[in-house]
Amino acid sequence: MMIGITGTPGCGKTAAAKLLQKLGHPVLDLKTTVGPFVLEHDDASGSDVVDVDAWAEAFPYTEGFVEGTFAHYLPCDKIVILRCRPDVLRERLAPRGYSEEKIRENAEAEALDVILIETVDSFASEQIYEIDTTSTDSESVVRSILSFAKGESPASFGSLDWSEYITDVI
Ligand SMILES: Nc1ncnc2c1ncn2[C@@H]1O[C@H](COP(=O)(O)OP(=O)(O)OP(=O)(O)O)[C@@H](O)[C@H]1O
Repeated sequence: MMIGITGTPGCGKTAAAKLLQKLGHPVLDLKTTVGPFVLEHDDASGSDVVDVDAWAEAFPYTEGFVEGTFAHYLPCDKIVILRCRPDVLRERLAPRGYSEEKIRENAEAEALDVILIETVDSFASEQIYEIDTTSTDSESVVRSILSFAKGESPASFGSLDWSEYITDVI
């Protein structure tokens, strides 16, 4: 089974992936696979612009967890979306040395449910599991991911509402 772990940068995908690996689960960091599909480097945001459609089309089905902001573009069997309240996300991103614009863009995307909306567009409800990492440590996040992966926890998403943070971050 291919299980995607997606989410806005800073929501805790890498932290969860490291723990999953420590527990012996195969995890592929999708950042390591996009190289051939980088179209350009955007100096303003400091990010690479990736041809996500071409990347997703060429991506081979992979057993185990696949982790990255683009995971929900892949035909995963199940997809986990990590979420983080936008004000806390800002605090998590600040030490990275990102520009204020890049931090604002990510916090805004999180407040607007951008990745959730994209995921709901591509997956059936029973494939989606959303986890709020705002006040949940990575160990508990990983327990929830594994429980969903094994079919012990049912699909669940759509209970978070961070619309009140939209005015804070725009
Ligand atoms: N569950 C959590 N609780 C508190 N802090 C967390 C949690 N998960 C991650 N963090 C912290 O938040 C920061 C961002 O986490 P992480 O790098 O895992 O995010 P990410 O989603 O992988 O980001 P990117 O997509 O840019 O790789 C790190 O400092 C990490 O230690």
